[in-house]
Amino acid sequence: MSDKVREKVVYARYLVKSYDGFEAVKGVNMEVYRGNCLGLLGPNGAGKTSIVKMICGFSPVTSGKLEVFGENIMSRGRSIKGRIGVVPQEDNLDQELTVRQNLIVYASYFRMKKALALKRSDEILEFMDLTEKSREVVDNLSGGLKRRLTIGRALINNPELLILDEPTTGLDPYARHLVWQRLRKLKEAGTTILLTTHYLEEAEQLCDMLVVIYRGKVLEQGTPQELVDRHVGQEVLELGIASEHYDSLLNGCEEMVKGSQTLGDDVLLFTNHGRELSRLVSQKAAELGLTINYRRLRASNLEDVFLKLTGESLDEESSGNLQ
Ligand SMILES: Nc1ncnc2c1ncn2[C@@H]1O[C@H](COP(=O)(O)OP(=O)(O)OP(=O)(O)O)[C@@H](O)[C@H]1O
Repeated sequence: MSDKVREKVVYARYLVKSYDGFEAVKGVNMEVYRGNCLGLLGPNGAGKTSIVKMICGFSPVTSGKLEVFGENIMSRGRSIKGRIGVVPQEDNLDQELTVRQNLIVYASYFRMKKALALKRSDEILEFMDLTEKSREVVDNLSGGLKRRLTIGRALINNPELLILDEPTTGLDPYARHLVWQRLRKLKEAGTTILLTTHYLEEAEQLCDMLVVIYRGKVLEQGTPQELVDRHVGQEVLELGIASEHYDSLLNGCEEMVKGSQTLGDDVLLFTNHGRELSRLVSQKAAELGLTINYRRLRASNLEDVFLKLTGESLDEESSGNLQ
């Protein structure tokens, strides 16, 4: 790969963030390469926002090294800020202004000339599919439209690096897909993207690279496929069977099982040999006179990776220790 493709837009080493002695980020090493979309994946409270705020220059680094475009964010923050676009977790649009006015006012923070600000605003309105809403007051917009405007606003300075903190949290599936489409287009056009998310589908749909953050630390990093291959294999055999029978049921099949995880009354068996494992398990159950209450063979996904790594689900509703 050429040096240009591997250029590190963000480079963090032993990055720490403390709030009054509480370490929210505990020595994170990560890099974002130019043209890539990197996802910081982790549950609420993992430390994602704290990392992102340091990268944006909004929050001082407690210790460690943090470079953006090869420059120290603490000493060169001003020039770096002009090259990034930021979409915060909470929409902070001016509710009383119209959609178009929000863009124009934001352009003035970058000291953009009026004519250029108007031109950029129109381009963004079109790109984000907001032209018809340009005269609408923001307060009257749906959550999905507000989110699109917040993303559009972050594009006003044509940023090389776009940073989005949970870009689709709270959006319905339609609005979420529209945002994903636009982010894909930006990536195709060469924008480097760093986003935080706890949605696995979002991570799978958009990210070339993932950094799994858990309790302030990097648990794992790699492409979505690498993480799946490394930790869970291609398939998951879900079995509903009393936990005291696991050992006898799996006796002799150990080499086919990459790992297992209990989930409520079920056990998930991670494997690259799903059909064969399922057949052997049935055979064994019949021999031992055991009843399997539930059985499903399915493709593995990032949720399984997260579950295997932490014993917890990323899904908010079911989060908590499942062991
Ligand atoms: N300003 C602050 N002062 C004190 N503690 C904070 C502050 N900001 C964050 N924290 C704490 O740091 C930890 C990490 O929070 P952070 O917001 O970075 O996590 P997150 O992964 O982005 O989660 P979320 O998705 O909920 O924003 C949490 O325990 C949080 O309560």
